[in-house]
Amino acid sequence: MKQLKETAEKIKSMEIRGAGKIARTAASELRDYAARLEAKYLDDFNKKMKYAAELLVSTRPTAVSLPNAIRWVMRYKGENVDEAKADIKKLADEFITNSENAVRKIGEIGARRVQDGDTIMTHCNSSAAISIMAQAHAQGKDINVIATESRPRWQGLLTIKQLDKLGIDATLIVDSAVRFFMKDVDLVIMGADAVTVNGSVINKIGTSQIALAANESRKNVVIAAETYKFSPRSILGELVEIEERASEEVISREKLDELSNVRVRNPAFDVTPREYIDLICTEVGAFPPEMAYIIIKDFLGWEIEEMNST
Ligand SMILES: O=C(COP(=O)(O)O)[C@H](O)[C@H](O)COP(=O)(O)O
Repeated sequence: MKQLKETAEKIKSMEIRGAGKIARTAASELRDYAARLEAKYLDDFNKKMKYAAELLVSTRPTAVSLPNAIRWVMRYKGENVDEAKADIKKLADEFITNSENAVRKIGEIGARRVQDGDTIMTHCNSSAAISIMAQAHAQGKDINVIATESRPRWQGLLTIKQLDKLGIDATLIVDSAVRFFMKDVDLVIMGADAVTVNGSVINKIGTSQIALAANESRKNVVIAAETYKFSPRSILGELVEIEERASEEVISREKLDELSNVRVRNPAFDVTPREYIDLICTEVGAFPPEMAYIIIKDFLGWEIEEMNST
């Protein structure tokens, strides 16, 4: 229980972050939690697993990869506790391997869209987006990347560190300089926390502004997203919840307390409508956002009835 709570806290506090990593961490925590459980009867075991799943899902509301990963593992079957544990291990390992392979595959598929000499703009820190840049670079394409700081949590610093390690030239800019630099950009590549059935992309706050600036300058916007970032529940008309984080991420409590008429808003994500997205690059191919329904229907393989029952 202690480790389960620690993992949940790490996701909540963003020590573990990024939609793909959050999903893999949740799957591995469910597997390890199941292995540690000492329940004798299946009913008791199932109840405890349900509690763990709910706790992990509640950590961050926006990344659809998180409930998708948990649903994948929680479809376990078994006549007794040992069988259930074995099935959970199989499903969790399967999810983690598929997820890692997907990020690599996205790199291969997405790199075809990158030309030698391209300047790429990216936002936040997305392993799927960086996978495309890494693959293009590995193919010998001379690219350079403009990375935004991504305040208030500065994920851009992680991005430039990773790019530097890969030997890719990078320029760090403040978030408000996006439009200023857009004229130098050939291609925008960003990640996703969720993709809805109508092709909208939910990603780090500021993504929609970048897409808007790219659209104004007629630059292509590519979203790198594994299929498990697509939201099956959006077929039912459910909206993806936008996480709003603490004001202390933006301004210290003492400074805020000095001001009597000021409040801080800190949404962590925003919605980019499909009109501003040219391509969504998944592990099963690159598609225009209009094809999101096909991905959910054909590749996530979840039935409407199943979704309605949870
Ligand atoms: O918006 C973020 C991270 O937000 P946060 O830092 O708040 O988690 C990333 O672009 C997506 O999660 C995709 O990442 P990946 O491609 O690694 O899954």
